[in-house]
Amino acid sequence: MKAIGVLGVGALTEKVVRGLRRGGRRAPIYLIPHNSHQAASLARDFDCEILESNQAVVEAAQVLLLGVRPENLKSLALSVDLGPQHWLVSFMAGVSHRDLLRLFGTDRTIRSMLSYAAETNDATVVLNPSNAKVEKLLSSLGTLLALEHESHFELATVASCVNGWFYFLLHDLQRWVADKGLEPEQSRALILGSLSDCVEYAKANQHRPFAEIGRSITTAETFSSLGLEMIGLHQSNAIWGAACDIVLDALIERHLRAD
Ligand SMILES: O=C(O)[C@@H]1CCC=N1
Repeated sequence: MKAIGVLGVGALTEKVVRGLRRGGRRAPIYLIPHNSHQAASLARDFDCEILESNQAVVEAAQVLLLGVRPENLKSLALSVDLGPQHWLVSFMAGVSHRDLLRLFGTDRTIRSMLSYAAETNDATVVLNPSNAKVEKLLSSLGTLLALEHESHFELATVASCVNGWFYFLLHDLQRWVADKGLEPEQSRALILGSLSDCVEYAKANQHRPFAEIGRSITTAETFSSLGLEMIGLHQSNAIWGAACDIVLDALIERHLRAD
């Protein structure tokens, strides 16, 4: 059983640890000393151990999960010395393999991106590149998607941001329904059901393009086509594309700045 070291308990690595434990992983998990309440709660409730130094964690583990805040990356890298036995799995958005090599002196690096759903073992777990050992470790967190090109991996980071934006869309729609008089739990169930029905149906019809399913629903004179026309008039889809563009540009800019 390979011991896991968590270099920084951030929003994503915390969910990963919870998901690993929920998924049945019993190997030791070590955390770097950190004053965060997340680290304390992982130690208390998820059988993790906070060690006395960053290097102690590196020495105790073979797989290292990296998830510090960007401003703390350099100082963390300076505080540890990785060996040939380590695999460094980075959840840092926009930090390239080349950056990791420069910072940590190892090319045994895997980049991963996922969402909060890792906590409930239901995430899309994107890896770059594919790696059998790391895939085995993270497989309990959800569905694996290995991408061979790092430039493609940045699109997974954008998709992870889209995941965050969906919550605001859900919020706005739930509030609209609640304002019309439905109880909050009922409006939540209604709007969540609307989205999850769409996801489930699309998953069960892999061969059908999304737009084709949508068009088959919003045929002429339907109520759904009436609303779709309004969405089109406001160019709402173009706004989502623009949001993705700005994130991708920032990720590419981050790479260029690091050069
Ligand atoms: O927003 C962020 O920076 C991270 C990366 C992808 C999702 N969350």
